Amino acid sequence: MRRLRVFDTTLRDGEQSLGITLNVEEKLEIARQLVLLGIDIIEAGFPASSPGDFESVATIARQMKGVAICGLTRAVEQDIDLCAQALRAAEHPRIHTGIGVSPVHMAKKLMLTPEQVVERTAAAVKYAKKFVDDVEFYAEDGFRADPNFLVHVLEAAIQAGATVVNIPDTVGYANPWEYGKLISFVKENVKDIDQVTISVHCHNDLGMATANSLAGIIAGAGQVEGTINGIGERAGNTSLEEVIMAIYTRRDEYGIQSGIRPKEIAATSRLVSRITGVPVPDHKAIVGANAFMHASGIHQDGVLKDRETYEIIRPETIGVPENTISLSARSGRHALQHRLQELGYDVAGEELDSVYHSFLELADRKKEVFDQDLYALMGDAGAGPQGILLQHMSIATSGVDTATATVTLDLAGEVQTDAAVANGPVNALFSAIDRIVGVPAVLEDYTLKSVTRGSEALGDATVKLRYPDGSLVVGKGISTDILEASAKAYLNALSKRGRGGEVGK
Ligand SMILES: CC(=O)SCCNC(=O)CCNC(=O)[C@H](O)C(C)(C)COP(=O)(O)OP(=O)(O)OC[C@H]1O[C@@H](n2cnc3c(N)ncnc32)[C@H](O)[C@@H]1OP(=O)(O)O
Ligand SMILES: CC(C)C(=O)C(=O)O
Repeated sequence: MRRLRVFDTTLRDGEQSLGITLNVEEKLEIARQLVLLGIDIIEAGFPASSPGDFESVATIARQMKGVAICGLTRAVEQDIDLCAQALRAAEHPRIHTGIGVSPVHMAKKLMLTPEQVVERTAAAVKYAKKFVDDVEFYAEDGFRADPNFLVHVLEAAIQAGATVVNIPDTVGYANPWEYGKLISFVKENVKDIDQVTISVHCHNDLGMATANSLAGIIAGAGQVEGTINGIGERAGNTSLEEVIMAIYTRRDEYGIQSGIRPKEIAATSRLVSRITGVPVPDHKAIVGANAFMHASGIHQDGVLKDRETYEIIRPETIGVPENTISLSARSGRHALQHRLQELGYDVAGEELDSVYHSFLELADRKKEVFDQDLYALMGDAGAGPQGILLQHMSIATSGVDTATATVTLDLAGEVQTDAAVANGPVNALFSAIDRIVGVPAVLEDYTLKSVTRGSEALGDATVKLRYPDGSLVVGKGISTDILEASAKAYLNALSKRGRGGEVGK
């Protein structure tokens, strides 16, 4: 079977999604999970873009073993210098450098002639090779390039020492049959192409990123790039979980295997969603909450008779186990720990006690605690012990458009109460918290969704705060009371930075 390398760019292209900025700790947590998932190459960031991203790449390079760590650069020496510096401690460092190759990118963005672009290609790859053996070259907007010119650029990159050549559909313009044809054309016409790996990197502007990536793989690409949950610039990237499961589910037809452990897919998806604050749509392929649910009678009847009637993937394959235990306020630590283990969480000792305490609080308000509740609970439990604690809150609404909130917070042992009036209960709540904590950030986004169904469902609130230094902090909170969930999310975001707004560890 042919081996496909899986290149994850959740921490680079995924982070280019509007509204996401990840700090070092958040990137590290995702990187650890990507290693468990079996990713071959982690693109950890763009070191030249900010000191924070430099630090993230350097930290991941230092700490992650058994996986290649990659940084992105322009075909610019200063970018490559910084990238090489950030990757210095990596076990397997890779520099990913490149330049736009389509007529519009060359003429309108770079203001370079095609020959100048070829020169910059060769120079950048040669320069990167001074620092690392493994250099990947990206031909940005390669799908919209003149194919003959693309051949010329790729030959220059290979001659200069590139080990991987990436042919992105940067703007998601390709159809699968066209993209596959382009990869075949490259394979047939680029000199020494057999000495390097061809990589595919597709965007989802027309909803075809997965199909295009698969077409490129069938045509001979040895590496696929993408992100978890398909997050990324504009309409996003190829969803790696979709490509992986397409190849896995139809492995006899594809004849391709990857080093991915499918059982880690669900946990990875949840982690990325929790940390980035980008929800996974319920109907999303593979990782959506409904992906394995059967709603209508004819389907339910079929599945009860034989799962294969309507199921092409067993949920357990991607780490969503079948549920046999019903959890309620009468359940003990063993049952909770067992279920959490089945869901991929290893909790014991004091951590189990703390989670059990939150579980009982929830179970007292709900008849049954479902898996989605537990996922939310584990996200909430991860808020960290040094957070600002909500001791008490009360809301009074007077008339249609004003509300008064009174809040009592425990700031590391210092208990303070204050109140605020605003044009709605959530605004009043956040204003009362602001009065106590002195928040230097601006509320950029607030969303509330229900975790499970029914009137007892948990409210899952996400808050995004923009700090004066431009950084964005995401906070999550859950509760059966939606106002309490909102307050918890706001406090969770605040607890990630100090009271004065300094970056927390
Ligand atoms: C398709 C992709 O996803 S590419 C990756 C996108 N990622 C990012 O942009 C990361 C975040 N970006 C940044 O932090 C900043 O844009 C930086 C640090 C990279 C550059 O910042 P600045 O130096 O202020 O330049 P700015 O972003 O305004 O403009 C980009 C410049 O790079 C040039 N450029 C763009 N791509 C490339 C490239 N691959 N190689 C060489 N030059 C390039 C542009 O032509 C422009 O040059 P000009 O200033 O001579 O007109
Ligand atoms: C930088 C490259 C790989 C990219 O993200 C794109 O072209 O979409």
